[in-house]
Amino acid sequence: MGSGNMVETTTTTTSSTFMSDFIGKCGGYVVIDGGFATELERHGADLNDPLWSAKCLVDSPHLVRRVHLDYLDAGANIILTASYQATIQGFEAKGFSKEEAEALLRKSVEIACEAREIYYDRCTKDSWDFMENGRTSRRPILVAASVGSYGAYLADGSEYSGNYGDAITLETLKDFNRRRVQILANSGADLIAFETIPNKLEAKAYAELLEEEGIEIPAWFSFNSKDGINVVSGDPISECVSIADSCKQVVAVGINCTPPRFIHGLITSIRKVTSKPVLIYPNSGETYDGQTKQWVKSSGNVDEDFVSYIVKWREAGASLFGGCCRTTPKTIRGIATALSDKN
Ligand code: MET
Ligand SMILES: [Zn+2]
Repeated sequence: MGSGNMVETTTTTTSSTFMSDFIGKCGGYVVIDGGFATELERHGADLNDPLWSAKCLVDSPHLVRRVHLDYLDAGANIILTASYQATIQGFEAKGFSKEEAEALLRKSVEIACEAREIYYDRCTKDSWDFMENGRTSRRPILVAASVGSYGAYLADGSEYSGNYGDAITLETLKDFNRRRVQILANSGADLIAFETIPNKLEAKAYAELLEEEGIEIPAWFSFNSKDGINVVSGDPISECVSIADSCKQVVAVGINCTPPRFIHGLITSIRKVTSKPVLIYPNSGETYDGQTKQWVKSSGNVDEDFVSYIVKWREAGASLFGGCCRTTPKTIRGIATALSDKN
C-alpha cells in the first residue's frame, strides 16, 4: 500500500479540506495524468474489447505500470487507475469468477501504488532532482481509483449520450456499482474518481451510494459535456454539480473527456454552484464514434493543443488540470510546465 492514504484510513469521515490541503501541498495547483487507454494503445495494447483498458489488468499489467510511470515522469500529482471499464459484471461476462473479478479491481490500485513507490525510489536515487532549499522533498502523489460510468460498462459509447433508457433507475445504478465501489474504497487508493458522468441520475446514484455504504475515502465527480452548457444527456450542469456539492465525501468536481473549447465556460458555470475545488481534464477535441469505436476529428471548430489555455482556465477558477482521451504524457508535461512558469 502506498503511504499516501495512511492518514485517511484512520479517520472515519472524509475531511472537507482533504483536497484544498492537497492543492496547497502541491503549490496551489494539481497536475492530473492524461489519457490512460490512449497511452496503453500507443504502447501496443489492443483494447478492442468490452473491458477496454481493464483488459490490460488481465493480460499486460506491466504496460499498466509503465503508463503510470510515464505520467509520473511527466509531472502528475494524481494518477488514475486502469479500472475505468473494470466492473465485476464485465469480468464475469468474460468468464472470471466473482472473486477473480474483485481481485482484478484491487490489482488496478496495487499497480498504481507500486508505480508510485518505484517513482519515489528512483527519485531518491537521483536526489539532485529532488533537492529544494538543500532539503529533499517528495512530490505529493495520490492514487485515484477510477470508476467509469454505467455507459462505459455497456461499451456502446453511451457515456457520451447519457441515454440509458427507462429501464435503468437510480436503484439499478446503485446496485450495479455497490460492490465495485466498496472494493475500490478498501483497496489502498487515496480517493475514488467517478469519471465521465453523463447524467444527473448517475450523479445521484453515486452520491447516495457513498452515503449508504459509509465510504471513508474521498471522491471526485467529473462530468462530460458536448455543448459547453449541459452534461451530455442534456441535464443542466448546475443541477449535476449541485448534487456533488451536497455530498460531503465529494472533495472536487469538474469535467473530463470534453472538448477543450467548452472548458472555460463550464468552469464558470461550475463555480457558480460550488466552492469545492474544480478539476478539468479535457480530451483532445476529437469525437468518439461508439459504432466504429474510433476517435474522429471533429468538423468545424478545431481545438488546437489546449496546453496554451491552461493558465486561463486557472484564472477562471480551476485548480486540478490533466488530460483525457487522446492526450499523452507530452500534454501533461506541457501542463506542468505552463503552470510552473506562471508561478
Ligand atoms: C472515456 S474517458 C476515459 C478515462 C480514463 N481515465 C482514461 O483515460 O482512459
Ligand atoms: Zn476520455
